Amino acid sequence: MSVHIEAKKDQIAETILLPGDPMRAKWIADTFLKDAFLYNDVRGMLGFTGTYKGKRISVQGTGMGIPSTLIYCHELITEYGVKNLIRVGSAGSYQKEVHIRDIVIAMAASTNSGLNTIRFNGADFAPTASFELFQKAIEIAKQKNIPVKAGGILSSDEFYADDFDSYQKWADYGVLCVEMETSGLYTIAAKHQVNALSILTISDNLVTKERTTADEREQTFREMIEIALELAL
Ligand SMILES: O=P(O)(O)O[C@H]1O[C@H](CO)[C@@H](O)[C@H]1O
Ligand SMILES: O=c1cc[nH]c(=O)[nH]1
Repeated sequence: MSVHIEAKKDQIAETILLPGDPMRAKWIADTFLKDAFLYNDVRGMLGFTGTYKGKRISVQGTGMGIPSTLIYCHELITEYGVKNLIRVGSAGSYQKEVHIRDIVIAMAASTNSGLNTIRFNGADFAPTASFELFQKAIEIAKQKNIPVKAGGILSSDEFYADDFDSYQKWADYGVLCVEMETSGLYTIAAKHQVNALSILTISDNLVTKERTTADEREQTFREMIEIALELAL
């Protein structure tokens, strides 16, 4: 048992899927995992372990934003020995050609969070995906005939920016989309020399103002989860 996770030491698998939304964790466990059991409901941040195609795998909600996500990732890595952390999240597109329902695999994550300037005394650190997981995810997507886009993303500390158009600067530099966790995830994975990858589904587009419906989100989230689960095998 750690501060925020009530699982016993051996109840969490080496590979874990990390949605922000704990109810998405439940949906993943109910839909894809066999013999899944709940190992955590402290603060309602649900965590499950089960099997997928015979392989033990866990799924844990992280909450929204870098601080919440780092609490769970830190405890999962240092107290439960988790080695492969795969975020499965939603994101807002910054580019006209990155459409709703598209899947984006984050190669690197810029941020406006103070996390790394604090850690590195004012200098920047470049949080990047595990090459091994990234390469495997691209192969899996190809085999499954699921189109994906890959590139840089932004992990923002705010969902509602004061100046809506401030996203344009990131867009000009080729950043594909915005979410709120990956930069923290890639940083903590680097610190502990474990593997991390973020697979995201575009839920809305800031340029065209398109949005997915709940049904559409479920359909495309399914493809993102399938890629993530195959990564565990
Ligand atoms: O869908 P999830 O994984 O929660 O991710 C995105 O959605 C939340 C904002 O609505 C933030 O956590 C953002 O990163
Ligand atoms: O626009 C969006 C959509 C999902 N997640 C975010 O952080 N922003």
